[in-house]
Amino acid sequence: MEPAAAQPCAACGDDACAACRACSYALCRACLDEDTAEGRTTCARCGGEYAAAADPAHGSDGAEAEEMESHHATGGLRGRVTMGSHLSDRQDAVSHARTMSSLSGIGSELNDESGKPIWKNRVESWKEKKNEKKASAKKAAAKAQPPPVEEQIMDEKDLTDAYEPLSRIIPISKNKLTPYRAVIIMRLIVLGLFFHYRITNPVYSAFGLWMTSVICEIWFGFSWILDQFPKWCPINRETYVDRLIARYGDGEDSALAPVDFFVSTVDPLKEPPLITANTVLSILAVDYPVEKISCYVSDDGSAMLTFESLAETAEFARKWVPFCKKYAIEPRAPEFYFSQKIDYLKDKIHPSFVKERRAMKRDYEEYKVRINALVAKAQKTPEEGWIMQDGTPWPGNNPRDHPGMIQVFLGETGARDFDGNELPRLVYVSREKRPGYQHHKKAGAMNALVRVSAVLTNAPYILNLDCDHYVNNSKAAREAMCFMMDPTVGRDVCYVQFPQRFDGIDRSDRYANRNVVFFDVNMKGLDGIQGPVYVGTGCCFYRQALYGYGPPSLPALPKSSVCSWCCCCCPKKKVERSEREINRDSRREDLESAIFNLREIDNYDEYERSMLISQMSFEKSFGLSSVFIESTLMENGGVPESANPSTLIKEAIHVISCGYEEKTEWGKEIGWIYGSVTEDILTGFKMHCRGWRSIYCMPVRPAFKGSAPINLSDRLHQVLRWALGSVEIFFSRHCPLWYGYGGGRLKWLQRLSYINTIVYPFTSLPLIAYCCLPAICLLTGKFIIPTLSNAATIWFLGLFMSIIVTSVLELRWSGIGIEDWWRNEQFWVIGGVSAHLFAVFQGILKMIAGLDTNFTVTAKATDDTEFGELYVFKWTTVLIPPTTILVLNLVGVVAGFSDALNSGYESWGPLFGKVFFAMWVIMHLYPFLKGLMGRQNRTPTIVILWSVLLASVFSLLWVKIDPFVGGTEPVNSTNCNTVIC
Ligand SMILES: O=c1ccn([C@@H]2O[C@H](COP(=O)(O)OP(=O)(O)O[C@H]3O[C@H](CO)[C@@H](O)[C@H](O)[C@H]3O)[C@@H](O)[C@H]2O)c(=O)[nH]1
Ligand SMILES: [Mn+2]
Repeated sequence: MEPAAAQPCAACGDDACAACRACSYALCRACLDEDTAEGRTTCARCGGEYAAAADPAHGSDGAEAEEMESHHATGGLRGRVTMGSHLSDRQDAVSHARTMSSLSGIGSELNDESGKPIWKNRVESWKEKKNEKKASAKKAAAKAQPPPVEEQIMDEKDLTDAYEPLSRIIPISKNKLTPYRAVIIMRLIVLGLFFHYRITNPVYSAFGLWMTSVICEIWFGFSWILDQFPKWCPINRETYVDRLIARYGDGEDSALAPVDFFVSTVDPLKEPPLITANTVLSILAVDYPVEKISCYVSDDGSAMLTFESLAETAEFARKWVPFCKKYAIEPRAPEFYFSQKIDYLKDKIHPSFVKERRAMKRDYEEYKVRINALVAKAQKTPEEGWIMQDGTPWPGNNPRDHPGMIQVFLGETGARDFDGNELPRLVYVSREKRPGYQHHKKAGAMNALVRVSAVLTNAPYILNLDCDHYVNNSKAAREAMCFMMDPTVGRDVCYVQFPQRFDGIDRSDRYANRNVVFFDVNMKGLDGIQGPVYVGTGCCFYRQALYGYGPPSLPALPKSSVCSWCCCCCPKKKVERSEREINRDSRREDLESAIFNLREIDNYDEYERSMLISQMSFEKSFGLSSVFIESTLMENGGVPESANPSTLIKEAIHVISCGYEEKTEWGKEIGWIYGSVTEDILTGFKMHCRGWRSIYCMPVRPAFKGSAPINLSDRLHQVLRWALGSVEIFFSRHCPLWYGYGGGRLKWLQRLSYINTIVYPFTSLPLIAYCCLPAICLLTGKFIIPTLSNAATIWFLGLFMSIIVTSVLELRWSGIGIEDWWRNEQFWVIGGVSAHLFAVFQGILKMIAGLDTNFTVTAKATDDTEFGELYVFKWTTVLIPPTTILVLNLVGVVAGFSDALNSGYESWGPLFGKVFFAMWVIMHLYPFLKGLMGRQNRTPTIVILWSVLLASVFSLLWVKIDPFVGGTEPVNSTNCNTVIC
C-alpha cells in the first residue's frame, strides 16, 4: 500500500502520516497514537494493518487483509443477539411494543375552564420555571459543556414570541409580480392575434404541413395556459421554530405533537441497505423530543438483508444519536456527514469534539464494514432459502408469498443509547403477501404502515420518506409543526410538503434531475392557491386527512358529492352547533351513508341499531380491526393507556394481512389512493378535492435530500413512469377534468394545474410532429409559414418577445438561474419526444387490454466514482424517437445548405428560416446527444457534432461546385417561392 503522504487524516482532516495497507484509510499521527493508546491497531474501515508513511516496511498482502475483513465482519455479528428470535408473534418482541398516553394540549381548540387556550397557560408556567432556572443556569454556564442551541435562544424576549404566529407568508414584491402578470396578459393577447393570422393565412403549396403545424401550435398554446395560470400568485413562507419551542416547550415536558416517520423500501439490491440505513439514522437522530418520534420501515421485498441491516443500524444508532445531539451536527446521516467537504471545526469549540468525532468516524467505518458484509453475503441466495441466526428459516424467503412480519427495535423498553437516554422506536414492517392478492406497490405499503402505526403509536402526524431521502435538516419535523400546530393556520392543512433536493447530481444537471423549475416555480405558485401537490416523499401528513375526512372547518360533503359531479345536492344549512360537533356528526353520516345497508339489522331495537350502524359502517370503510377503528377517533393521536402490548402486536399483524383491505375503502377513499403508479399525485388530489389545503415549506437548509438517477436511460425510465402514472389518472375515474366538482372545494386554478399534470404526456404527440417539421421542410423545400407581411412580422416578433420576457420575469421572482430554466426547457423536449410518447401508448394499451404496468424502482447510485453513473449507457427503445428526430434534423440542415448552394444566392433567405427551426430542435436535444455519446466524450461532443456537420457541408459544397457532377438534381431543389424572405 502506498504511504499516504498527501492524504488528509480520515478522522480529523490534518495531514495524514499513516494509511491502511489494504484500503488506504489514512490517519494523522495524533489520531493514530490515540488509537494505539486505546488498544486499536487495525484499520477502522477494513481491519487491515497500518503503514507509517515514513516506514512502509511491514509486509501485509491483500489476501491477509481480506481475511481480516471477513473475520472482522463475522466477529461483529457474532456478539449480537440473534435477531430472528425476535420476530413478530414471539412473546419477547411484544415487550418492545410501546404504549403511549394519549396526547393532550395541542391546538387552540383545547381550552381550560376559563376558556383560555391551554398553550397560553403553558407559556406562563414556563416563564416562571425559566426564571427559577436562571440562577442555576448561570453557574452551569461556567462549565465546558455548551448549552444546547434552544436554550441560548430562549430568553424573555422570545417568550413573548410564543404568542406570535409560527409562520408568515412573504408575498412576492409588487414590482416583480405586476409586470409579470401584465406580460402574461399581453402574451395571451398576442397569442390570440397570432393564431388569427396563422389560421387565416394557409400555405396552399404545403397545406398538410401548414395544417399540422397550426394544430400543434394550438395545442402548445393550450398547454401553456394550463401551465402558466396556476403560477399567477406565487408566495414564499417563513417559519419561526423558536416561537414553536417557546409555545410548546422542548425536551421532556414538551407538548409538541408526536410524529410517525415512514420509510419505504422494496429491493435491497437496487436500493442499497446502507442508503436506507442512513435515512433511518437521520430520522432517529432528528431534533425532536425522543418519545414523540417513531420510525417505521416498510420492506416490500421481505428481504432478510433489509432486516439484518436494520438490526445493525439500531445497534449503531445507540452511539450515533447521542453524538449528533451532543454536538448538534448536520446532516445526521453519517455517510453524508462524514463526506462533507467543509471545515467541521468551525464554530465547534468543544474540546472533546475532535476526539469524539474521530472515534465516531471509526465506529461508522466499522459499521459500514458489517453492512457491506451483509450485502456481500446476500448476493447469492442459498438454495434452501435464508436461515436466521437462531436456525429457523426466514419467513420472507418468497417475497410474493409470505406472512406479515413486525419487529420493534429500540424504543421505550428496548435498548437505550450509550448515554442512557431513550431512543425513538424503530419498527420493521413487512406486510403479508399472498398470490392472488393485489399489493398496490408503494401505495399499498404506505397504507399498511398507516394501520400498523395507528395501532402501535398513533401519532397525529405522519412524515413519509423514500428510502433514499434522508433528513438533511434535523429541525424538519419542527418546521412542519410550525404550520400544523399553529391554530390559525393548521386546522385545514392536510400536509406540509417539502421540496425534493438532491445530492450527487452532475454540476450542469444535464438531465434536469433537480427539477428546479418545478420545485421553485410551479410549487410556489400552487402554494398561493390551495397548496402544492404531494410528490411522494418529504411530506408531513395530518393523519386524520388520510382517513378520508374533510377539513374540520368545512361541513362534511354528502357522500354522493364527494365522488360525483353533481353540485346541487349540498344545501348549506346553518346549524347552531360547535364546529367540532358538526364535524363529528358529519363523519358518522359520511360513513353511514357511504356503505351501510339497513336491511341487515332489522330486528334490533333503536339504540342497538344505531350502535351497530356506526360500528358496521366504520368496519366497512376501515376494515375489521376495532383497535384501529378506535384509534381513528382519537384526533390528537395516542393509544389508550389500557392497551396491552401483546394484543397490540397481534392486532398490528392483523392489519397488515393481505386480505385486510378487501371490501373496504382503503385505496379508494382512505389512505394512499390506488390506481396509478404516481399514487402521490392522486392522493394529494383527493385531499384537495375534499377542501383541504396543503403548505409548501422551504427551509433555508433543505429539509430532506435524496438521490436521483443521473444516467440518461434511467432518467428517461423514471420520467416514463411518472408520465404513465399521469395517463393512468387521465383514464381513471379520478380524472381532474371531470372528478370532484361536488363540493366546489377544488379551486379552479388548482384544478387547472392538476389537469396540466395529467395531460402533459399527450403533448408528446404534437411535439414530435413539430420537431420533425423543420427537417421535412428542409428536405422538401416547402415551408409552414407563407411569405410574411409587415403585420405578420409584428405578431411573430411579439410572440417571440413575450415568451422571452415572461421567462425572464419568472426567473426574477423565483430567483432560479437561467441555466436551470434552460435545462428544464431542454428536458421538456427530450422527455416529450421519448418517455412521454411511450407513456401515452402504454397507458392506452393498459386501458384497452388491461395490461398491468410494473413499478420499476429507480436504481440508486452506490459507487464512489463521482458521476460515473452519468455516463452509463443502456440502450432502450425509448431512445429511438429522439435519435431519429435528431438525425433527421441534422441531415435536413446539411441538405438545406447543399440545396441553397445549388440554387444560388436568393435561396439563402428562406434557408435561414428553416435552419433556425431545425437548430431550435437540435439545441433542445443536445443533452440527449451528449448522453448518446456516452463516456468517450473526453473531447467535447460539440466538436464532434460540428465536425460531422461541417464535413458534410463542405464535401457537398465541393461536389456541387464540381462541374462534372452538376447535373444531378437533388429532390429538395423544388419550389422555394412560398417561404419567408
Ligand atoms: O412496490 C413498491 C415499489 C416502490 N416502493 C418504494 O417507492 C419509493 C419510490 O420509488 P423510486 O423508484 O425511488 O421512485 P422515484 O421516481 O425516485 O420516486 C418519485 O416518484 C414516485 C412516484 O412514481 C413517488 O412515489 C416517490 O415518492 C417519488 O420520490 C421507494 O422508496 C421504493 O422503495 C415500495 O415501497 N413498494
Ligand atoms: Mn427515488
